[in-house]
Amino acid sequence: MAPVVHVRDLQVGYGGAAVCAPVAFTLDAGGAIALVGANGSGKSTVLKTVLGLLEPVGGSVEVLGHPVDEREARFRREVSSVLDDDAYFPALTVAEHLYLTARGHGVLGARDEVTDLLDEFGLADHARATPVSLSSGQRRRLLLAAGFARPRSLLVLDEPEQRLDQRMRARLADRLRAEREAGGAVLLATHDPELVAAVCTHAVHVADDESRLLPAAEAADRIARVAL
Ligand SMILES: Nc1ncnc2c1ncn2[C@@H]1O[C@H](COP(=O)(O)OP(=O)(O)OP(=O)(O)O)[C@@H](O)[C@H]1O
Repeated sequence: MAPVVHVRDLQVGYGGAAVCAPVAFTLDAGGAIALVGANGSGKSTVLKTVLGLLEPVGGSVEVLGHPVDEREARFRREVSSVLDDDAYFPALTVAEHLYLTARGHGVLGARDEVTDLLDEFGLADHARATPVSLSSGQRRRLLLAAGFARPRSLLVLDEPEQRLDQRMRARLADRLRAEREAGGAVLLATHDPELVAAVCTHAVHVADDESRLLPAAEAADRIARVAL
């Protein structure tokens, strides 16, 4: 079976200029890889390239055995992503957002799924609120919940810990472990050593000079010691 993500000598950047050293990794079903590194090192740029939002400057990315094309229905069916942006519909309530996402991806029993996600992400009391009336952390919970509201083989998250309180971070880690146990694959960029240690098998240290694959425990330890 093809890996979920196979990245070979991938150079990422803008206008043909690479922002970091080439990265290489293989992510299999049931696995989780963290991209770690300093601010501005290129983690989000790698994620956007894996998602087909940016062309590689060099090297290659395959998702589920195919070159990435985010316009293809097959790709969009398999890949759920939550990037670091406030992408929501201002006129829809929290529950409507989740319902629309689930139904749009053909989830049967979408209402029950939405009820579960509202509970899990601590949004039940805000189900009828529109995003503008939420706190920034609650909006982040909504976007994360939407990432889980649809079927997927690959979940891509950019700094999912941002603006979450400690309890929600722990819940997110549990959710991501469950994702792996159910055979899903997770690729995330993060600065949170606890998330790396709790969820990931490996980490890719994204950097200017050399991007390296590390065991997750070592990466978490080095982030905690501010050595990455
Ligand atoms: N749209 C863009 N056009 C040109 N350069 C960009 C663009 N977006 C980001 N960059 C640059 O690319 C480099 C990598 O940015 P990126 O957002 O990938 O870093 P990051 O590792 O995700 O950082 P952080 O930890 O701060 O989120 C930075 O130098 C940034 O200034």
